[in-house]
Amino acid sequence: MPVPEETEKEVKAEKPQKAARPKSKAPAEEKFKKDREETLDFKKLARDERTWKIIGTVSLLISIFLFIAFISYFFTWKEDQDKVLNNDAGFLGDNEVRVSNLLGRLGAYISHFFIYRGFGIASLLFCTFFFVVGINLLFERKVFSIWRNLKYVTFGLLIASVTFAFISPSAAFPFGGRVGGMINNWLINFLGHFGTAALLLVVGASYLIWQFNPKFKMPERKPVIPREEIEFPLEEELKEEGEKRNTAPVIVPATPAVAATDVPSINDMYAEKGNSLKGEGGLIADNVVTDKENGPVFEIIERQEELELEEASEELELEELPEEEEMEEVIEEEEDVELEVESSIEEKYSGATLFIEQPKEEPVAMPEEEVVYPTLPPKVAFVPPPPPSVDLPLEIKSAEEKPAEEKDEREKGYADLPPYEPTLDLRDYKYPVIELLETHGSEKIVQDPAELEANKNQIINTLKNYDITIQKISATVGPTVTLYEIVPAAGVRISRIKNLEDDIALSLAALGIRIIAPIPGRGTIGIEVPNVKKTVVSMKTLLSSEKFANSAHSLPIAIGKKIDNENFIVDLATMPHLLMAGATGQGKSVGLNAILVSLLYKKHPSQLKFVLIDPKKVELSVYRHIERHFLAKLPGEEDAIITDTKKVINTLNALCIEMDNRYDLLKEAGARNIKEYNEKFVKRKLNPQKGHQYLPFIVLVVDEFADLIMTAGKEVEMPIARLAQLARAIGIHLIIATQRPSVNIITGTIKANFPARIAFKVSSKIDSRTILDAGGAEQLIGKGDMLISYNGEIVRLQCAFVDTPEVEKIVEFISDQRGYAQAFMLPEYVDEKELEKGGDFDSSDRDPLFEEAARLIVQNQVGSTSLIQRRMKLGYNRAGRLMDQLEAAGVVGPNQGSKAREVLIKTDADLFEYLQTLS
Ligand SMILES: Nc1ncnc2c1ncn2[C@@H]1O[C@H](COP(=O)(O)OP(=O)(O)OP(=O)(O)O)[C@@H](O)[C@H]1O
Repeated sequence: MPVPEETEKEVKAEKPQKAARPKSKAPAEEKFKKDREETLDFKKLARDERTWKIIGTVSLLISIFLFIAFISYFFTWKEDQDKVLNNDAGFLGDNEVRVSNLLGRLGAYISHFFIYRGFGIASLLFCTFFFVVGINLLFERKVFSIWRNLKYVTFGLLIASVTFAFISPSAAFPFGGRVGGMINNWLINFLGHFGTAALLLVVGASYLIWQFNPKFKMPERKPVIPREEIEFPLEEELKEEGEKRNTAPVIVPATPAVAATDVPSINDMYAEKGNSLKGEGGLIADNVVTDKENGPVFEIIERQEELELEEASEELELEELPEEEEMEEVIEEEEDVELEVESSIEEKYSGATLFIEQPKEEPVAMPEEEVVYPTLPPKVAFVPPPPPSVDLPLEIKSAEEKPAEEKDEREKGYADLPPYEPTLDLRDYKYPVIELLETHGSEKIVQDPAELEANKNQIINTLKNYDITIQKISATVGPTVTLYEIVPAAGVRISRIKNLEDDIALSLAALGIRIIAPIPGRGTIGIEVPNVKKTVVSMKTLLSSEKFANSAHSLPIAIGKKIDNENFIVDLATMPHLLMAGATGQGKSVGLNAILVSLLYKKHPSQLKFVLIDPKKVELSVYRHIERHFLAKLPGEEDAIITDTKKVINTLNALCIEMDNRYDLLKEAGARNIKEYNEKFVKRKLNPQKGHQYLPFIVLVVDEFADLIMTAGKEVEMPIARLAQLARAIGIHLIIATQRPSVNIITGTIKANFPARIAFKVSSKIDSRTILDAGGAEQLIGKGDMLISYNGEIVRLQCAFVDTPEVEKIVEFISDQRGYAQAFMLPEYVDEKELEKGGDFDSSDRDPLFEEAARLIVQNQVGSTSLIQRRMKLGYNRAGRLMDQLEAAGVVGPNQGSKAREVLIKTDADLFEYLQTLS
């Protein structure tokens, strides 16, 4: 039988090995020995995560075992107690003994030991301890604080056992256990019954106060304190407790440059600082270590969140001023572009009747009510609807003259009404509650001293390789990355480090290293190194922070946490638009949700509307349920979330019309921005009968901008650019996200109008430059790690995480409440190009308002569809049709894109003549 080829080869291959065996005896033994050593390496075993997982599992099981045994003891102690007491230690080994405890003899013995001989009912606390240890080890992170739990358990065991023993002195069941009983007896002997009760009460109350810090207030009216003032006690408290840890860097005596090897080890530093690095409750000391032997100083900084308040108010002050200046500019620009049309004439004549009289040679004396243009036959006269009287000549009222008008209104009693309250439309509306959000993992920043030490050494050694010596190194541990700040030794040029950026990153050999040389305003060089254990920043933490709760921003958005763990909460209204880019799967959608959710938590449906554009169709669809509360859409559209490109173009143009209309309203009201306008409206200074209304903010969100540009190009870019340039003052803000941050998508026009930009991880440095005008976004590590360019500086943030089920819960919470009858309606828009396709019009087809529209256009000498729409209070469709007919009739010239059409007839008289010929 032939041997199969493979078997043959194996046989051949084995032979030389066998032959060589005696020769290689020694090495084989060595190898064997080494293997054995490895198996006995306890250190390695202790470092192996599997070991800890096993210990975690055992600990969890112990906790469950104890719990069942204890609970069972409560019911079976009577039967089992004698058996345990009689046999004591031998009880466990005595197989004859039958017990009732669910966990058998062991259960009975252990629960007897803990409850009877130990701490009574309080022994249940032991279960929590093992549970906490087990969970932490199993999940490999600090889900619960073991140290804090240990404190609770110790304190609880003592207090609870004594209290139970005190209140049940003669009970047969050992409520307080033997330990509780002993302490209780001693206390009663020492303090008497009353003293013991008082002591227990004081201890219990102190614990509650310490834990929950309840506010005891006299029922008096609290004076209104400005926010800044509220902040002081916080800082004061911090000072008092000596816990103010995040302020100015510690001044280190000038030290000569030292070799990197002289740098003291981080462990030495712990020793010096009495192990203060292992702080509990999130307060980890900033371990400033003075230079023992003139060595560089390593400092670990974790900043307090509470101090955000102070910065928030500074932020406010800084932001408000530029905003107003910008607003002025915008209004001026808009006034240049916009029609310089009087505001009052048209209103007076809306509804006027057109009379055409026979020609007369001489100018005639006019009756008071009539305005007559007598120059040429025939005359065109407008008779205003009664009762208002019209003075000749007609005057254009400016915004300054408004008070007189307002006074009239006041006389009519309108202004005497109480201030308008926009939220009354939906007075029962409840803002989403914080419980709808979840905490994702432990919010505690995990600091691994060994990791810090290793990174520090690696940085120092790497720099040393390039002959760069340093004076001081400090670390700030953030949720995703740790920032190592380096002060180079005197004489080291920063440009040198900057040039070595890539080499240093390579030498540190970790993904996501970013070098900031120098950190603006700090005079240090920053190296951001990703943490091994990253912390998820939950949206819940941000939204429940005081900074967010007290924020006075118009549109507060909580984006994430900075490296120093400060919550990054900004005002979208001052941004005023936001561009987001990042490769797929890096956290854009989560980021968009975080922004939308922040706004939903802070705004009433009457104050805010979203226009949601989602070409991907699935990302924003969850919000469709809040259509009647928070969404805006085009009239006649079924779906409020826009997915179709054609509809996107119409919506964007409708927003442009809304913008124009709003500017008109602002102009008439003499307000410079939406805030001023709404304030006036609320104070009843603007009459709704004249078209005034409370203006909600509109936030336009585009989830995949690249897709739109690819399919519609300029048609999308133009309205977006126009909105971005002009819409900030009238409360329309844009958030645009894109996966492909290339220059043909994020064009110069777009970029120029989006000063605030967010970059999630991108695939190349070029993309990063396209978004931020700087590199760095390609070095990010994904999962919400982001850079935001805001107010001229680039900040690294960990984006807040909000999961889709959380968003669904919030949306459901809102949609379950009473909403408006329909979504907020945007003005109607019809593509003028499509109307043009209509061609000539038959005179019989002419719109009944054709002549009125012609007169309006000729009087104003502006060929604009939106003018017809506004003045004649028509929908955009009809206004567009009218404009088309006017063009066909030769009253106006062809469409000139964003510019108004040329008006071919210059005077009313010419128009009249012309109309005569037409008919
Ligand atoms: N801030 C965050 N914190 C933690 N994990 C995050 C965060 N943001 C995103 N992730 C993780 O990254 C995944 C992808 O995020 P997301 O869906 O937002 O990406 P994307 O950029 O919108 O992708 P695409 O462009 O393909 O829609 C999420 O499912 C989540 O697991």
